[in-house]
Amino acid sequence: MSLLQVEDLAIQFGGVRAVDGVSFAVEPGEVFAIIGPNGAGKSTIFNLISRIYQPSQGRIRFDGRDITGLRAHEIAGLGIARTFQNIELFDHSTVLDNLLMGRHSHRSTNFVEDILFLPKVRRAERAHRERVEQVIEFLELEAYRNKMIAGLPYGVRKVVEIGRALAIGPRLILLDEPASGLSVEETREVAFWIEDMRRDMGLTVVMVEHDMSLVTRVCDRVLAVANGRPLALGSPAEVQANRDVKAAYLGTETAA
Ligand SMILES: Nc1ncnc2c1ncn2[C@@H]1O[C@H](COP(=O)(O)OP(=O)(O)OP(=O)(O)O)[C@@H](O)[C@H]1O
Repeated sequence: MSLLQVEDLAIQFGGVRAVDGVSFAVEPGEVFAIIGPNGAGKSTIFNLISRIYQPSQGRIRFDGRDITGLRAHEIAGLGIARTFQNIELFDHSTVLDNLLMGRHSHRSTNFVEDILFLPKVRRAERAHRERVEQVIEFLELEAYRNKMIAGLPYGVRKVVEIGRALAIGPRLILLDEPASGLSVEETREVAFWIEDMRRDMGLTVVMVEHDMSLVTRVCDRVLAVANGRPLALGSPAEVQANRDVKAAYLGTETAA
């Protein structure tokens, strides 16, 4: 069974059909990319899956369960995490605290239990810290653990943003332009993290990305969209060779 199923999704803003009849399915352990020119509807598809927007039409299923009616905070608990193109970290907190805050959705204790610091609370706290330490080790962030986000280079902040998503222990991670603003070397590093996430953590990855070198290197399949509509679905090579995809990029940018 597919881990994520998107069926005939649509949403419009005023007169703009930002997403218009998009369907795709992502298999467990797959690395899947959504590509398309600027304004194609890629981020909107992510916002629909992560339940920030409500579709006017269509269904989203995760692990067979219809999640179309769920709220954004509920899907993290099911095992769907995401990163944001504009990095959504707390600048004046440390890397460690940002990752611990990423665990917030996993709170299994209530306010009274927290005040009394019951054994259950201590156990939950230990589990949060263990997971966060695993993520710090996995992403090689030890040197930055106690550093404020504000003082970190952009490339490191991008990695911490991935770490914040990994901290919840997801099964599916949605990466919104993980390579944007990164150097060639940093992009290569992101490719390693994505390959490791799949291999070592058994994660399924869906990313929106403009950098075709990253897409070609790590993705099994690619969905190309333009004007909110699906254009082509297949291997990176198949999609790049597709005539409609080439035409959609003409005059904007090159899918190469
Ligand atoms: N909240 C919103 N209100 C109004 N229009 C929106 C909103 N979000 C997106 N749109 C419009 O929907 C269309 C698709 O936008 P979207 O951000 O999903 O494209 P994109 O493919 O992610 O673009 P980019 O590659 O530039 O990030 C655009 O025309 C955009 O202006």
